[in-house]
Amino acid sequence: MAKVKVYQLAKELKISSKELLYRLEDLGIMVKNHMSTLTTDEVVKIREAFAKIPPKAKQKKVIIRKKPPTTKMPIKEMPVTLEVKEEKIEEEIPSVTEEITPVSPSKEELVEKTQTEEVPEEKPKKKKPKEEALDIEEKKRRKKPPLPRKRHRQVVIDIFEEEEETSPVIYPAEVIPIPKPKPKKKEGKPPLKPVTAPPKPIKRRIEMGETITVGELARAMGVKAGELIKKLMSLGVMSTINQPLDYDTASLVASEFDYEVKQVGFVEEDVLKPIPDKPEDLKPRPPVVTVMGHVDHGKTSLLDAIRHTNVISIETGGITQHIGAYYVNLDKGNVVFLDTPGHEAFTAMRARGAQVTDIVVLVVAADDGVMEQTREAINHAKEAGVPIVVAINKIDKPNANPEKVKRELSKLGLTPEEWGGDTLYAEISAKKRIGIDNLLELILLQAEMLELKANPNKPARGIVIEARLDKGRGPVATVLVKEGTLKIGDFFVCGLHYGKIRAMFNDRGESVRKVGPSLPVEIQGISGVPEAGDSLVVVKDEKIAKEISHYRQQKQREATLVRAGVSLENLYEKIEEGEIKELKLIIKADVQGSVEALKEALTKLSTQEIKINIIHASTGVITESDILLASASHAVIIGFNIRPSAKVMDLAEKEKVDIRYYDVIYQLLDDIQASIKGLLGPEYKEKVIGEAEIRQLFKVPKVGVVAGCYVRKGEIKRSCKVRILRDGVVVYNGQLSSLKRFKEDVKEVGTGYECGMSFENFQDIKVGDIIEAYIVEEVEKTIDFRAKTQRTDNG
Ligand SMILES: Nc1nc2c(ncn2[C@@H]2O[C@H](COP(=O)(O)OP(=O)(O)OP(=O)(O)O)[C@@H](O)[C@H]2O)c(=O)[nH]1
Repeated sequence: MAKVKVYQLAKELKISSKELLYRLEDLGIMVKNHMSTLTTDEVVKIREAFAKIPPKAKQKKVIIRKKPPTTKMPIKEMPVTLEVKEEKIEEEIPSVTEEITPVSPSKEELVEKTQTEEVPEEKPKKKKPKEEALDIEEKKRRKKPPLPRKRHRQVVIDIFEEEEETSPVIYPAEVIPIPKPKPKKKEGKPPLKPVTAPPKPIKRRIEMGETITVGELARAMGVKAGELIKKLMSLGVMSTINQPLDYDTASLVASEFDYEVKQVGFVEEDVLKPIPDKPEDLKPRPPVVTVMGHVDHGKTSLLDAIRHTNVISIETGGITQHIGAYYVNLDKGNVVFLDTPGHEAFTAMRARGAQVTDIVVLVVAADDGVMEQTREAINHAKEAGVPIVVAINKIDKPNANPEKVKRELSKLGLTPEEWGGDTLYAEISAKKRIGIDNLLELILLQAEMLELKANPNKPARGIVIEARLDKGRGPVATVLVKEGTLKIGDFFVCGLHYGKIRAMFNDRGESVRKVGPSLPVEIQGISGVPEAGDSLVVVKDEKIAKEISHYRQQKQREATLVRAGVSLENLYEKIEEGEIKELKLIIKADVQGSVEALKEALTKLSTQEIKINIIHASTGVITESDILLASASHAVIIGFNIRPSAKVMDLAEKEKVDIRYYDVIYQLLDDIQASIKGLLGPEYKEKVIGEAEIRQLFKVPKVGVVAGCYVRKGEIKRSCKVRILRDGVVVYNGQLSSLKRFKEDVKEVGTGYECGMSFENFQDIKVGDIIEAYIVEEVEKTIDFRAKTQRTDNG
């Protein structure tokens, strides 16, 4: 017997191929489609089955399987059409109905039937002969789109079949019907002419930007996220539903589901490219001021005094609220003050690449003069290239000596105008509100010289001053608009997050709809809490905002701390690459004598290729502020007989700041010289393994003083070296002479345990001292290798 294809047999049986395909499934005959060939046995089986079954039953079966996309018809109309059908069935089906229609129609199916079968001509035609009735059914079916199955897919996917006869019909996005996803039973319309070539596979494509999250990819492919995560795991990628995948990973895992991934190019810089302004578009903008100064010199008092001289806010009776910055209206212009005094916030922002401050107001108490943090503030401002206006405060005090302050500051490069310099000075009393107006005028004068301008007529860009998670409102951030105008409804990217401006409030707590350059405003509608110093950029739509945010999050993960800090080890490389021309150092030492000696000796090391620039030098422990200054300025910190606290060390690690510790000056000089020449190759490096605190002292006869300690971190080993720190200063560096627990000698003591320690040749210990245990490890001579390579290259 000649080979029979499904469609041929369907023709012979006078039913559609599709109907036959359904029947074949019931008969347990698995075929691919209407073009599939049937074996002789199968044909016989089918013919027999069809001979047994009255045609009416076949029709009913088909009707029950229909599932139109939507069900809008009310259920109560159901019986009418159903009756019609039942009539037909009774007429033509004898007794075998149950056998071949095992599933009684559900309500849903009946309603669906009602909808699909409700064609006006239907009733009059019900008495036609059965074949004709079948034909009508068939024609109707052909007119209709392929019947939808269980799932709808998202529009992002391109599904295209390359078979002529299945060219897709356009449907509204919500109701795109998908062919039944059983590969063996792919539907097709009955063929008009026999085609012999097998159908080409369906190509399914997903478009992605720089990244796509696991959840998004799963949704786009119509698979469960869990399934995708499992698959990723089998590929060695541990992921969560919100994890962004890069193109390579996404395409690899998608191919496992027979999907293709296409990357639609996107470069953050292109999308966020600043729009250059024409000179005529630039309008004057208020200056942004940060108040700095030594502890207790009156920064907070000054900010309060200014806020209260702000007549407008008092007149309007507005409630001033802390949003990180406030705005002062003056006759001659306006000034914006950043509400967080001190240089730490200032430098922290700068470390993140954001410079919002135009002018620094340096507060110096007239009775106290220049102090440690006064110098520090000057250095921070100088490094940032921000002009300083000096406010000599507390002039109301009887022992106030403004002239002395001026002299001290002149030595630091801040010479007053009256002495031939260019620094503006105001003498004030923040407490008694004396001279505040004069100070504000001087600020405006300084601003005038700076010619601060911005274009208000473009999409806004700003900097986050403060951000937090508000219990009721979600993430909120105070943003200082740098240029353009920020409006309600704007879509934006902000640091790693994105959003749409839902609401904005000014420093008086008033709701505002738009904000221009230099103005601070608290915004709502961000997807997460950004960090101070993050930029906010308004973009065209949410899609772009989201995409950039995902891209940044991915990049941040990748970057995991690979920040381009300068270290003595990479210094030579950076000089060679032309990346740096000077080595910036921050010196912290235990005594002023060392500070001076180090400054002098180090400055002399400058060569033609590289200048040694000591941007800050002082006595005292290494602070967070030092780390931030180093990070913002790409400086290396030198700790001379000084150690930072664990918190500061963590920050240094996070900010990738290189801290070098020395207790012998020539060693430091040797290292700097070697690093300049690219010859620095420390063979040994210290590794801190534990930290303990002295909580009690015991005098033990013959042994001396024993420290009762509590191990706070890591472990202390009998064999390790130890350093004793008192207020961050190294008071001892040597070896343990004993390590005991309950009078027993032990080899090591772990975190959370108490122990007794004594030190070789050292008894001058105190309660509160910190013991840092460390080992000296051999490290790979990467620098030597590089130096050798260099020499080889040269010769
Ligand atoms: N007599 C006098 N006292 C002042 C003046 N300004 C501030 N003070 C006092 O100086 C002390 C410190 O003032 P703050 O404004 O807290 O100083 P600060 O610089 O903000 O201090 P920190 O926040 O600790 O860095 C307070 O007791 C103030 O009352 C002033 O003009 N005259």
